[in-house]
Amino acid sequence: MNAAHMITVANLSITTPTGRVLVRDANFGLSPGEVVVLVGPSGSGKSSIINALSGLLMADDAHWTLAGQVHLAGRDYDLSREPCNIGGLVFQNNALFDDLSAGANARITADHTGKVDPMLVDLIAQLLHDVDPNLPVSSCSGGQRQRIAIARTLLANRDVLLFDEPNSGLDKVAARRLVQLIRQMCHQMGKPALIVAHHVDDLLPLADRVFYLDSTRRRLRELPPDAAALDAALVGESSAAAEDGGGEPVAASQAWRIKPRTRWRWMLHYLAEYFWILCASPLLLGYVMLGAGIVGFVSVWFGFNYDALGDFVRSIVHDDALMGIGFIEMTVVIPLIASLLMVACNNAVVTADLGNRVLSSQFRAMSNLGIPARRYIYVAVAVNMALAGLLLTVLSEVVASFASYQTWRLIFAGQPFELWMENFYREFLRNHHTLWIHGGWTLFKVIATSTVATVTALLIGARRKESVISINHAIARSIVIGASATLTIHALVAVLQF
Ligand SMILES: Nc1ncnc2c1ncn2[C@@H]1O[C@H](COP(=O)(O)OP(=O)(O)OP(=O)(O)O)[C@@H](O)[C@H]1O
Repeated sequence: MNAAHMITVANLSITTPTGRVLVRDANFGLSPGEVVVLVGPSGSGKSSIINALSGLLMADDAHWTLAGQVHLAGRDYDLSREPCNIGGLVFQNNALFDDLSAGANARITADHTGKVDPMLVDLIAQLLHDVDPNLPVSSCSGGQRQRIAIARTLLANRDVLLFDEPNSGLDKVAARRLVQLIRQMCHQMGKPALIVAHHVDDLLPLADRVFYLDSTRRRLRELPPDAAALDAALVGESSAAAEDGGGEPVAASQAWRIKPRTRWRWMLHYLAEYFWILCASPLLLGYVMLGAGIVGFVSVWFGFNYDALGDFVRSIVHDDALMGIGFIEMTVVIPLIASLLMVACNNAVVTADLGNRVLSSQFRAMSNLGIPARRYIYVAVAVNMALAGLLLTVLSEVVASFASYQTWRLIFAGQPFELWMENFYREFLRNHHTLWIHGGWTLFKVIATSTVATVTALLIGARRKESVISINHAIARSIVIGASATLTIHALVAVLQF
């Protein structure tokens, strides 16, 4: 370490949650603009070191033990006590937010960073000159996705750029072009980059220094970059690559000139996104309406046709029977069916959505970029689940009433609508007090159900996920617990209500 280092790390030790020491008393420094490659055997702890510098290890669900000090621009971090998020991390799988467009992936970071340096805006416009910002990230090529991830990390404006195996899956030329790009960015911004890599042949010629993590001794030591044999052959190709990528930006780059906007727009964005998914998706509406229609039909059809009274007595008890069917349908059966169908569908959607975000490191990326992702998504889910409970119950009552009326007309052809109306809603029409009491209970059970289902889906969905299979199990658990809670709440409230 020397005085020119802008960041110094002293006595860094990392122990995994299972008690394995990965590195002990590592000391190193990083100077402005330099590119440092970190190598070592698989599983030695390279990613853990960059996760420690980006504040992600301490935020991990599992309990890691860290020790050491980081010194940066007059500030000291004691890693055993506080997270140190000085590094912006480009994840190996890019961890792009796949529900946002390419441009929105960058904008959401810019909007959570504060003032964006105009030099950085130019740099990003060049970097993404061939990417249409309106394109979904899933439609971008692998290289474009990687550059979007880099641009997003640049916008977070951290003091050091961290890359986790950025060249994995790239061919020789693309890998060299990427390191050259990283090098150029570091020079322009005066920030160091620490790159974790397995395949270093392409990186060594452009690296300023190399750190080796010795997994036997758990020590970090500096090696001379052994680029001598590679340099001559690589310089020609990489300068060709630089020429290739350094042309005039095309028209799309104008759209990448990011103007900061208020963070509230992101809260509204997530509220609108989840409103569509949880309250207004045609599939959800169609299935809830089908359920309500069937209940409306069944209760009237079987209520009148399968009694022991016979045609004559049925017409005598008609008014009271219709009143009873209408009252139970509106206060008990329809709120239960609407809640149950809503919870089964939405708990699956929310759990799958969060599980995917956890598995693909999207939450970790957002936290590294300073985006309060959990706050946005949890609030958006909670508000829209409550709204879905209310809207779908009201919609179901309308549909069930319509189905009940049509069924009643089939049985009692020629009877006036007013007769049905007067009796079906008699309990509510004749006594406004009843309307308020039972309306209040219905509101209570719908909101209680939505709240419990939301908490269930968020807790299960946001837990650590090891694989797609664990997401599938989480979805099943979330539906079963959410539906059971719904049945229990409605049953308990029915006992209190009557
Ligand atoms: N949550 C965890 N609990 C226990 N051990 C863990 C946990 N996460 C990672 N490890 C272990 O920590 C060690 C270091 O992991 P890390 O990802 O830092 O290694 P790496 O050097 O980057 O490996 P690779 O080069 O293969 O990506 C590994 O042996 C890994 O199994």
